[in-house]
Amino acid sequence: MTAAERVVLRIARPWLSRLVGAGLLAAGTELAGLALMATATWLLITAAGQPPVAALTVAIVAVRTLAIARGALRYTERLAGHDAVLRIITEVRARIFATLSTRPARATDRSGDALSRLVSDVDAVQDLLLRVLVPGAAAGLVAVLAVLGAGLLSPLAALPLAAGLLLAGVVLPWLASALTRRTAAEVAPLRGALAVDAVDLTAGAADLAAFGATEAALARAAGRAAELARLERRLALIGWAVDGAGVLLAGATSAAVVLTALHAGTSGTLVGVLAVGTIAAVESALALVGAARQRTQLGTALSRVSALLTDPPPAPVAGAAAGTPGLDAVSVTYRAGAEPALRDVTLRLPAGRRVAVVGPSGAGKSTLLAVLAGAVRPDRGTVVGAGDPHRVGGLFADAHVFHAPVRDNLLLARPDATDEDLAAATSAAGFLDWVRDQPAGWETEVGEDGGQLSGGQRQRLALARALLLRPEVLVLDEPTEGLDPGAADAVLAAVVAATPGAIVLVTHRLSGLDDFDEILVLDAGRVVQRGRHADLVARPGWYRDQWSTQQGYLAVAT
Ligand SMILES: Nc1ncnc2c1ncn2[C@@H]1O[C@H](COP(=O)(O)OP(=O)(O)OP(=O)(O)O)[C@@H](O)[C@H]1O
Repeated sequence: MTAAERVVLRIARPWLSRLVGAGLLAAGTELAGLALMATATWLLITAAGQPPVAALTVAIVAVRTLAIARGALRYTERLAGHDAVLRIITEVRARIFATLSTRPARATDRSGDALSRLVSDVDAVQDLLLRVLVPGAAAGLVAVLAVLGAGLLSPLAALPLAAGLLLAGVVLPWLASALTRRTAAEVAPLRGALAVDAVDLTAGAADLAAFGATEAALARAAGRAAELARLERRLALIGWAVDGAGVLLAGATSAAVVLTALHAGTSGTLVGVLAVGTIAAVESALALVGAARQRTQLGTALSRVSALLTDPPPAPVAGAAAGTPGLDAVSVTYRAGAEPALRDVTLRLPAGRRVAVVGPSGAGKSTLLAVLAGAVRPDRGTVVGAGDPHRVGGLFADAHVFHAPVRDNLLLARPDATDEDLAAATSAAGFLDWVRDQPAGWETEVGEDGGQLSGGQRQRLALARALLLRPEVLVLDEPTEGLDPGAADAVLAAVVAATPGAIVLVTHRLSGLDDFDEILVLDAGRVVQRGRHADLVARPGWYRDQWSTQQGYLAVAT
């Protein structure tokens, strides 16, 4: 058993009894099928000798009962198996989602890939349980019972049956997975890459078209799709050959059993029963070939799932639960060997404190917010308040707007918000008038990722949602991006007025910061200047230069 499979089984433990129940029902189904074949064969052969009907009654009733039992058992097995597995994968999905949403976004994580993990890799967990473990265990049990049963009819004939079952249930599955392992390992990453292509081609369609890159991107995706098809054809071919070998094996085992039984002097009727029973038993053991094939195909997806499931949760940050929120001597490095994105940053955020974080592009502003919110773990230093959206939360870069009415988008932040709460937050974000102008009001649909809104409206909606959260520390990454300068100043002033807690504002615009308690100027992850607006414009440095540049633009613009 691989490490990834152990991880899945550990998660499945609370539902193990349900899974075992499903396995026993599956074994019962197979056994009922096997017994049905054997009894029906006995019935046919015996009936040919035209005995009194009374001699056949038991067998006739048995055939009917077994036929009905097989159907009933199959149905309950499917029901029990799916019930257990759906519960397990709900848990797996929840854990993967929790891991993906809390750990630092790494440079290698592409949204399409993460999505494909959630969807297709979790299906792999389902397949492992439903198509590998449950039928595999059932087939093993049936094989043992079939050999015992055959042994009762003809002890010697049980030997070739055991050999045939061993070949069908152990050697052939091993061969099938050995032949497909390499190809199967290439398939899963290729599917992941294709999922990323699909996301790029749809979400990035407008940009690809604007740069004339649609053809090339389509060709790349088509190339990958063709490669995937080639690999899957190869897997299908191997599967076909192995299936053929299985059929031959069933026939050969049956012949060997018949010859041995005849040689041992077993009665003709029982030899017939053994012949048909052997074919049924080998066929049921051949289910292990399918299970093994599935298992190799699942390997890569399962190890990706288990990598996510065993990803250690962000280390509990010292004092995260209590104390004034803030950072103490925090440093962050995203990749080994890269320059730190934050170096030794300290920031206290008692209620009511207004802090702005400014600096050139790439200085580490968004990283500072991400550390505060607990989305990125610092290498050094302590963070207080991280990881609890009600302590530190707000508007982050690229906030997602959901394909839902305005009201649902807002209630995400505060499910019990009243209409007055909604109105207050949207009003501060400068979005209330727009909502009131819509015929559907709060029920107005905003389209996929807010596609039916203008950039500014989308931003105001995301901002209103952040305000509704009312965390201890409201973080705002470029809240007025996309608004014209006049509107930006008005919205910022309204937001500050409407927020009783602390505010950490990341912004490129330096206007409207006069009343802020502290402004941090970051450069290459370091705090190079800090103070109030009036102090900073009086001192030479990035802030004063930037301030005069922006004032100059304003002078030209007005
Ligand atoms: N997920 C990430 N993985 C690796 N490096 C990252 C990641 N996010 C940011 N960085 C790097 O960290 C540094 C700081 O980035 P950050 O986004 O915090 O800057 P910023 O000041 O917010 O920039 P901007 O004003 O352009 O938004 C940059 O050099 C950036 O390349």
